[in-house]
This record gives sequence, structure tokens and C-alpha cells, in this order.
Amino acid sequence: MPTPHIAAAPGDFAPAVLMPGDPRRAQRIAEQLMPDARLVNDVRGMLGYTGTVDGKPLSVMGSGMGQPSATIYATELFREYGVQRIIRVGTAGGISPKVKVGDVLVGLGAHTDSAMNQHRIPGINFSAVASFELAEAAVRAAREQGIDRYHVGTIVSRDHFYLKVPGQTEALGAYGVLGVEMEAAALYGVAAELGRQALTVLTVSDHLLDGSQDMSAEERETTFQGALSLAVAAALSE
Ligand SMILES: O=P(O)(O)O[C@H]1O[C@H](CO)[C@@H](O)[C@H]1O
Ligand SMILES: O=c1cc[nH]c(=O)[nH]1
Repeated sequence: MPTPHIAAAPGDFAPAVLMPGDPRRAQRIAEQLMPDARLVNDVRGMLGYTGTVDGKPLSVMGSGMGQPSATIYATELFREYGVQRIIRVGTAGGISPKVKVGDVLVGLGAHTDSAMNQHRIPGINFSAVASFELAEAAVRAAREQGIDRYHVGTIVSRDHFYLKVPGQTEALGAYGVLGVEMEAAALYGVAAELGRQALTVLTVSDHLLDGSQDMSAEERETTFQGALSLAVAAALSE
């Protein structure tokens, strides 16, 4: 059963996996949510844990940064470990003027400048969309938990973190794009390919068009809790 990138035994992963980009964040999430968490993968330092939350099995594993890395882990988890749903939980740069640092974004759809989905369906520009059921569960949880600073809509998954195409961010903002990150479009592509569910829930860590809002490293950790609780609710939803 071990894959080229995951050395876990059959049954080591729960049907639902939370997937932050950072493997150390996967460790912190596992420690926070699951006193019974056990390490199930550490190949390449991409830490993966499985335990239970309120008696329900849950796994947490890093994806690494960028769409190729996220695609490798999502494909192996779906294909080889029977995973049914992956909820990416991470950070984003704000783009829409409506969005403030610390807000939570639920990524219903992900535009991309990447070629990762370009050749999936011959002659077609693939639409990278989240699972409606998971998005609905996350929004329900936001309402129930009184988290009011959340937005549901499109995000953009860019390959470059630093290279900026002149005018692109402003144009994305004009189309109502909420924020930028680097994995969702590919994750949604893999889920569509393999008939599984995926969602992305993000904390806005900085704003690309309003630098005055940026957060300290400590603030990033504390404000991460809202996105995490929505991601857990989606992961464990019926
Ligand atoms: O906070 P995470 O989940 O790592 O996500 C964002 O942060 C990384 C860039 O700093 C990229 O992976 C981007 O998608
Ligand atoms: O600006 C940002 C912040 C988080 N993640 C990104 O990809 N970009």
C-alpha cells in the first residue's frame, strides 16, 4: 500500500482529511483537536495524523505549497487510502475590497493561472468548484457559531507567490474574487477526477491591495481558529 509519498498502512487515514499547506500546522491542528492523534505519515516531513473528534475519525495532513504538491497528496489519499473528502484549511491574501485581514473565506470556485487542470478535458476550460455539501456545512457552522466575518465565493490559485502580473490582482478584484492562495484549483480538479469531495476554507493573513492590514505571525495563529472550526464542521458533516 505505501505510495511514493505516503508510508501509511491501509486504514490509517480517516474518510475525512483536513489539509493545511504547512505540515507543522497539521501537527498543531492534530494536537489541538485530537488527544488520541497518532502519526501516520512523515515521508518528506509531510506530517499526517489520525485521531477522533467527538468520536468521529478525522485525519490532518500537510499538502506542501503549490498545486503540484497538493495534487500528489490528494491523489494518493483519494486513490490509495479511501479518503472521501479533503478540506484544505490555510491562509490567503485578500483581494476583494470587501475582505479584511482575519476574515474567513469559503472557496466555492477557484480560478487559476496554472496548467494543472488545463488538459483534464480536451478542448475545455475546466471549472474548479468545491463540493456544495461541504460548503453548505461550513456556512451552516459559521451561522451557528456566530462567525460573521466570512465570505463565500471565488478565490484564485496562483502558481507564483512573488511574481505579480501588472493589473491582474485589480482585475480579479473587479470580478469579485475574494482572495489568493496556491492549491485549491488543483485540489478541486483531483476531487472531480476521482468523484470525491473537496472544500477550501481560508483565513485572510494579508491584503494584496491594502498592506496596512497585515498580521503578525502570532495573530495569524489565533485568527486561524474560525477557519479551522468551519473546516472541522464540514469534514465531520453527515
Ligand atoms: O497557509 P497555507 O495553507 O500554506 O496556504 C498559503 O500559504 C502558502 C504561501 O505562503 C501557500 O501554500 C498558500 O496557498
Ligand atoms: O498573499 C498571500 C497570502 C497567503 N497565500 C498566498 O498565496 N498569498
